[in-house]
Amino acid sequence: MDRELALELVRVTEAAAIKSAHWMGRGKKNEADDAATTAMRNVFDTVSMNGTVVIGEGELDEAPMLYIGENLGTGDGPNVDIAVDPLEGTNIVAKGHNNAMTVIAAAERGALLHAPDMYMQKLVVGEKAAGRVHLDDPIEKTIEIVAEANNKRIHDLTVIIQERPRHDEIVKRVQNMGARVKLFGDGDVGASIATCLPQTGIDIFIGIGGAPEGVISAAAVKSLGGDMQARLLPQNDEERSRCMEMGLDDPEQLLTMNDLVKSDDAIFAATGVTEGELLNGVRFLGGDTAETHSIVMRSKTRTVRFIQANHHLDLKPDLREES
Ligand SMILES: O=P(O)(O)OC[C@H]1O[C@](O)(COP(=O)(O)O)[C@@H](O)[C@@H]1O
Repeated sequence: MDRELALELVRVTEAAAIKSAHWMGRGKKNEADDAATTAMRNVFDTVSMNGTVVIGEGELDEAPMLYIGENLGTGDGPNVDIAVDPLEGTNIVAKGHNNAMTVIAAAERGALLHAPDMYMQKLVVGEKAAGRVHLDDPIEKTIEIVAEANNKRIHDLTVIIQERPRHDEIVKRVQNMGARVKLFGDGDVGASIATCLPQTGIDIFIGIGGAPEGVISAAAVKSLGGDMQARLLPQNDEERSRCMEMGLDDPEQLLTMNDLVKSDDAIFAATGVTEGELLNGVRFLGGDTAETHSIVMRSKTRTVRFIQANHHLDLKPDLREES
């Protein structure tokens, strides 16, 4: 894939972030999501690529845009599969909490797992523990392995877990081991990425979250040299047959990093919507200007770029708040 595509994708996440940030703290998660989706779709139209959505806002009959199978881009560039989460953390934006982002992953055609919108069990660790953990190991064993790999005492090890009743037992087991638990409300893409950035102090991500978010996270984790394993959790026969339609003969098979993202050439881009640990949120600075903070990375070179941009909304009226 062209390296220029990485920067083009940041233009897409920036536009979505600015539009959804206008909805921060207004208690309207659907409006925030729609604003991000529409902005993403509009900017994608200007990108030189022949893209196809493989993870998006739903099937054709469920979503008016960024639906699975939709073609994106001008059609005259590289053939790429696109996975989008126009707003990762719709509730976060509605409530004005931290860590909402707009996110995209892209890879050569056929390289991203076509994950249906269902739950997925996930385990993510950073580079030092990569190749040493297994999703089916008891959490106690994983903690010991990662503590050794990251050269930390178990007491200093931090496991990040989404605050949901389904995770109550694993939280207790981590705490009983003497390790630390960091609970988060929403946004498991950012939480997964945190394991790969030593400055966050996060060592392990474990738990059940959305499958689409899992594939997008995998593109980022691969670019950062970390490791991820996952398993889809179909709840009924209908969900099982959806997995099979999407090409998975065994819906409950263990998915390794290379099953989630087959290619060594994947791009991940994200822009902060609300303030966060990884990225600052959109800041409206007055005078019709907005500041954005984004991250973009490519698994081929493993270059990670943080991009701060100032936008003159008088020159980009599409990104202004609708009145
Ligand atoms: O809220 P649930 O059903 O536990 O789902 C977990 C999923 O929800 C999120 O926290 C937020 O998703 P939305 O942005 O779609 O609301 C994801 O990061 C996570 O994968």
